[in-house]
Amino acid sequence: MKDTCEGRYEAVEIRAIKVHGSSNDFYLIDEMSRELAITEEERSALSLAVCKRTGEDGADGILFVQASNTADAKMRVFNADGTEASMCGNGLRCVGRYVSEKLGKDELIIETMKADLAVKREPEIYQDIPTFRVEISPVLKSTKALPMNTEKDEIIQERLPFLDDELIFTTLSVPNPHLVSIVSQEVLASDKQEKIAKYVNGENEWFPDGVNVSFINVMSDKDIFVRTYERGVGFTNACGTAMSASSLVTKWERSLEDEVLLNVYNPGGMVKCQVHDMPEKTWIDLIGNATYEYKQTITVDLKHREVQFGNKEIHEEEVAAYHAFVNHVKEIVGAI
Ligand SMILES: N[C@@H](CCC[C@H](N)C(=O)O)C(=O)O
Repeated sequence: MKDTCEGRYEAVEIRAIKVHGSSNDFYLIDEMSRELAITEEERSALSLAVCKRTGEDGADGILFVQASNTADAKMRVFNADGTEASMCGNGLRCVGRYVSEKLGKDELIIETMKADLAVKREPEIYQDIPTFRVEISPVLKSTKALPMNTEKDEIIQERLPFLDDELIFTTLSVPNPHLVSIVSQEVLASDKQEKIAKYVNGENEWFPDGVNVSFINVMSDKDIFVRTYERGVGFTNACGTAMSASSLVTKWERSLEDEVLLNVYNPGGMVKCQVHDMPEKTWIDLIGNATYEYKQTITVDLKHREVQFGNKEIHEEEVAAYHAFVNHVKEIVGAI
């Protein structure tokens, strides 16, 4: 895919694994084993081209797995719109599994843009579901970290009349940016979230880099439902960092214990979030599936944005196990 002579590009051939965490799906590309000779701009163009949803193909993003000088491996995540994000909770579980199997280790450290994070294989969340626990950290309350253009240092459970007259919002960086609100089922069913999310992720004076927007519906002191409109993607089945931030906000709002373990339901399944809200440090452990859907070779001509998806080598048993889990989750949610 190098620009070999004026305006002529060779197509790049990528070996990818289609993975998902709570049905938030990604192409995982291993650059530790096989060099991907592309520039930074091409990484962005690659994400735009490959993630575009056409029929069964496309994804919410790309996870690049690279060698690291400080950890077992490094994860870089690109959104479907070609922007790079600092973190991805659902993606980190999948990268964790991949590196764990590659190195034969059940406990790992994975380098991400802003922190080296702990990853650990966990007992299965449901029958035959490979399950991983990942550290979501650092947690930053400062609006500067987001960034958000406001004179306030923090927005914790506050009204933001420029967004809505009634809803109460919290902003957090974990460390990618999140705007969350606890809402009723009625508000969840309305178009408020989409309107707010589109506003803060378009040209606007408040959030210059955009922000992930989540609505939380609290079902009990142990169970919450979270739906997220992701920056750089749109509504996704789930967002791991958003579910982590939402768990912390729920803990504050309901005055739950400092290390509360919550079941977090989402449109693509369910995870568990263990909050650690200690005087010296706050972080969240995100625990959930790391599922391989299929392996595939993808050929991309970046200049013309032409993509050819090869045959899928499907991980039938894993896909079936995840479907069974989702059916089980639906039954629980109906019963709560
Ligand atoms: N889906 C991810 C978050 C991906 C990045 C996000 N869209 C951003 O731009 O911050 C997750 O599981 O955390």
